[in-house]
Amino acid sequence: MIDDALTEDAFAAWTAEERSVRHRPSFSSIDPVFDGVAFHADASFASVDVGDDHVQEVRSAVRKGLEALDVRVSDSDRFRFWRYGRGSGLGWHDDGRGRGAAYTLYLSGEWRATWGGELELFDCPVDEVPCVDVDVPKDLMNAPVPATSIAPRPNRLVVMVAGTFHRVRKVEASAGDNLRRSITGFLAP
Ligand SMILES: O=C(O)CCC(=O)C(=O)O
Ligand SMILES: [Fe+2]
Repeated sequence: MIDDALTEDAFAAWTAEERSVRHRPSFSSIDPVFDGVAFHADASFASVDVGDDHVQEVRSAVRKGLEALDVRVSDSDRFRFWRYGRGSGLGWHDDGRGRGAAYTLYLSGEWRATWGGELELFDCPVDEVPCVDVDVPKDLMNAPVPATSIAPRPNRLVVMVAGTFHRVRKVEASAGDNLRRSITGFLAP
């Protein structure tokens, strides 16, 4: 996790970009009924208007996160903008094991602890969670570590090794019309 991942200028450019993008509704692939609807837009570093310097800031922050985790992945241009409103989240999943790593940069203008939307993760390799293919909701109770909770603080970057079980807690009603805004990218091994 890296806080204040971007300079103020870059963060302002990315939040402006996020607000100008046209998102479309998408049902969760994890649990389309319980998770509620989130909104996403496909993008690439080549397609955004933030300027090359600001793109490079994201890329280098992600690289820093990858170095800290000591994972080697290939570069990827593609990512998605995501918005979660009140009542929406994303159930437990591991992004698929062939994936290398994933990153999320939070782009809300403000976020409060009472608004929910935390990223929760089990900070251990998926193989250390017994029998994960049998019944995820039950088996995660046997994870050898407690879940870590990470609030979607603006300008916070989270980089995760593939095969880390994680979920997005629902955004609380108290968030009102505030959206949990982010970009998320996957990096192949
Ligand atoms: O937004 C987040 O904190 C994580 C999102 C996620 O897990 C995903 O899109 O697969
Ligand atoms: Fe994920």
